[in-house]
Amino acid sequence: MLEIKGLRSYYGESEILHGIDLAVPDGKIVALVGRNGVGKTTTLKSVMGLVKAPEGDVFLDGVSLRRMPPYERARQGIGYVPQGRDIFPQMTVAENLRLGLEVCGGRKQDAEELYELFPIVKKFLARKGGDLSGGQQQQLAIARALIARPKLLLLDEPTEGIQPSVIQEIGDAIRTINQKTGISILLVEQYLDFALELADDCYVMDKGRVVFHGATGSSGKEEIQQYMLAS
Ligand SMILES: Nc1ncnc2c1ncn2[C@@H]1O[C@H](COP(=O)(O)OP(=O)(O)OP(=O)(O)O)[C@@H](O)[C@H]1O
Repeated sequence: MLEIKGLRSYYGESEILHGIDLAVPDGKIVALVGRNGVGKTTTLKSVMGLVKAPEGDVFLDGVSLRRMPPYERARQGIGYVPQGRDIFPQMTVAENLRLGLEVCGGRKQDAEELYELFPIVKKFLARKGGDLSGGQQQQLAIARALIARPKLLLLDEPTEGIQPSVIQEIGDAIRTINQKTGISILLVEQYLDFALELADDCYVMDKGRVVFHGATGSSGKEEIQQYMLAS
């Protein structure tokens, strides 16, 4: 599904990613964890083509995305839910949702299926995006990415700034999306327990490099926790 090979990314002259290799197999949830500032968001932005990455490549189903601009990568089937969610506060929920169709390349998710996953989105269709709570905005942002029926979903810290009671709901929705539609997910998270509970596989980053990769089963979990403490 997704393969990142030898990726080096830059902001201006500063090299931020020093050769990342990472894979998201078909239908799997893969977590990318690590402390603040290690390069997790930069990795997702590089997959979307939003950051200069002159070396290495990203493949989606074997197709190189290297020369594609961000909108073309989205059309290939990548849904991106950025950190902070990027909901337009003055637009209604329905308008925010429709924006997701701009990149659909002809594919479209059945709206009723989306509403089933996120009833709150249906309930508040006429409300301004800015009037929703953080958790509701997160659900809208995920729904907006799903409306174009992507093959791969990139989620950047979906639990950030969200009440503990809503975090569980978001986790359930992510699991349901993965199980029902078979969509592959690359999940960036600071909240380690949340990430490990959902993911099949985990990568730990430190200072622009992958320092650990393994399955999230019980032994893997301990090892990942140790890497997080040490990094
Ligand atoms: N627009 C930018 N211009 C210059 N440097 C940047 C920019 N965005 C991020 N950086 C730097 O790149 C490095 C990696 O940042 P990145 O946001 O990818 O980390 P992260 O692991 O996602 O952390 P966080 O959890 O805080 O989002 C950091 O040192 C950060 O200061």
